[in-house]
Amino acid sequence: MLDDVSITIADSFSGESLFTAYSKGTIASYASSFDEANNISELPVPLREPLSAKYKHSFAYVTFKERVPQILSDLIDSLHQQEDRIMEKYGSYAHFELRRIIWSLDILRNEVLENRSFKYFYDKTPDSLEWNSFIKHLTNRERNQWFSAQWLHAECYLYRRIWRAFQRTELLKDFDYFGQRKICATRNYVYLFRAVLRGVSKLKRSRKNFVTMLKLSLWANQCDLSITSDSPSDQILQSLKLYNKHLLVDQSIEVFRLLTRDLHSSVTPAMVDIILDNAGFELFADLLLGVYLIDSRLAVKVRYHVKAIPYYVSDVTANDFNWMLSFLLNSEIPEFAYLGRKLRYFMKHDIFALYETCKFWTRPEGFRCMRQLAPCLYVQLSFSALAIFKGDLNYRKLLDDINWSSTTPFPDCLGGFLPTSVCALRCIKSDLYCGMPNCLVDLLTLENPKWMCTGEKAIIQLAFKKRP
Ligand SMILES: O=P(O)(O)OC[C@H]1O[C@](O)(CO)[C@@H](O)[C@@H]1O
Repeated sequence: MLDDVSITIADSFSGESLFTAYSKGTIASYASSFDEANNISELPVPLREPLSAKYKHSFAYVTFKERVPQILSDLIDSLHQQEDRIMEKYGSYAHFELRRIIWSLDILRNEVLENRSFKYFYDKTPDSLEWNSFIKHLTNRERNQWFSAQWLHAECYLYRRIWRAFQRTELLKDFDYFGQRKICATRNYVYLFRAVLRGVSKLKRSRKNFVTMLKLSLWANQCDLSITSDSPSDQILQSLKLYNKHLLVDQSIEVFRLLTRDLHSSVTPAMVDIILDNAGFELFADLLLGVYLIDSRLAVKVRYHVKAIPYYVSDVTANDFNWMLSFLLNSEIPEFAYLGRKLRYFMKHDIFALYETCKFWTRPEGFRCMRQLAPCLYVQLSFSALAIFKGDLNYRKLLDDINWSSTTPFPDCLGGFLPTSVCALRCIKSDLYCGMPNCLVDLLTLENPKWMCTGEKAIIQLAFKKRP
């Protein structure tokens, strides 16, 4: 402490007030004592080790040190702002339930900042037992704290804890606490939806147009509310060529070949599964991709997969999916209403399907555990010609959140998860990647050491599965 004060005084001659310099010194000393007390490592994440906040220079550390406390503070603020509307809808007793929820979220926020151990779930929800046996497994391996657990496990546990705070109430069990932000993420982008819809309507079947629709769905992934909130420009279609320089791996042509070859093979007509990520513009782009696949006869059916609970701030739930359909159908904008009628027709005739909500998508494990934990889902995906996984969180689950060598081929990182051919459309928002030359990673890191956490770069990767 004394050393910090002496540094502080020395710094103070650099124009900072003594108090500011002192408080910086105090913060620095607090941070270092936190790191020491919690065995935070200064080393880089070892290769083939899971990402974790126990590594100071990882995005996981920043996530629990800064991002998650902010996400929880923003959620508490949002609940305060919505209180009148919530009481109007659910009754005045909701006031007391909101108090209790906010108190729980505040406790959760402190648990993260103080690196407390994960708590068990004592609610009556169906997956509590599964979660508790998972937490017990982590406890046995001393990986049951925010800054010792695998990043993926801790972050998924966070959103299950938030959901539990609402499940303990009587009135607000079904309240989507991220819902307002997801609705705004649609209503604020109408100009963008309109520009894109004009640009893609009546696209004929061609390799070029397929690639355009796939890349539109990819770049729409930049719009999520837990890390980036800026929307792409309404010139996104025209600028796809400019975005190409940020596309680090592009297997879009192989994806097109897979679908066209599949249509000529003996297997049943092609069905495509899209495992969704964010509501708002990304969901809109994913619906347009599905429409293009059907209209161009690249698929005869598209199934969409959503989250069972409000997740990672902007992930799509069944309510969000249905809200988007009715938003378009009831719009006064003619082209939106036309698209809405088309989507209603597709849903009615099982050309589009909203896959039954499955808890597996909000479990903490990576996708290599699907065969064991959700065998029916694995079998269902195997009936498809292609499963498209959107976004960074799904990518982390495909790779089991392991720090692979950047040159390891994408198929080799899936741990045997290959129910059908798997395509990842991901804007890179976390420090894990694969299937890239070392020199590319070195160059990007030289340009911006944090390049992998901005969502500015992206990949389109494919793991091909030969169908019977
Ligand atoms: O919506 P996406 O693409 O899954 O990305 C959002 C997520 O990316 C991360 O920053 C890293 O996975 C998460 O912490 C964040 O919530």
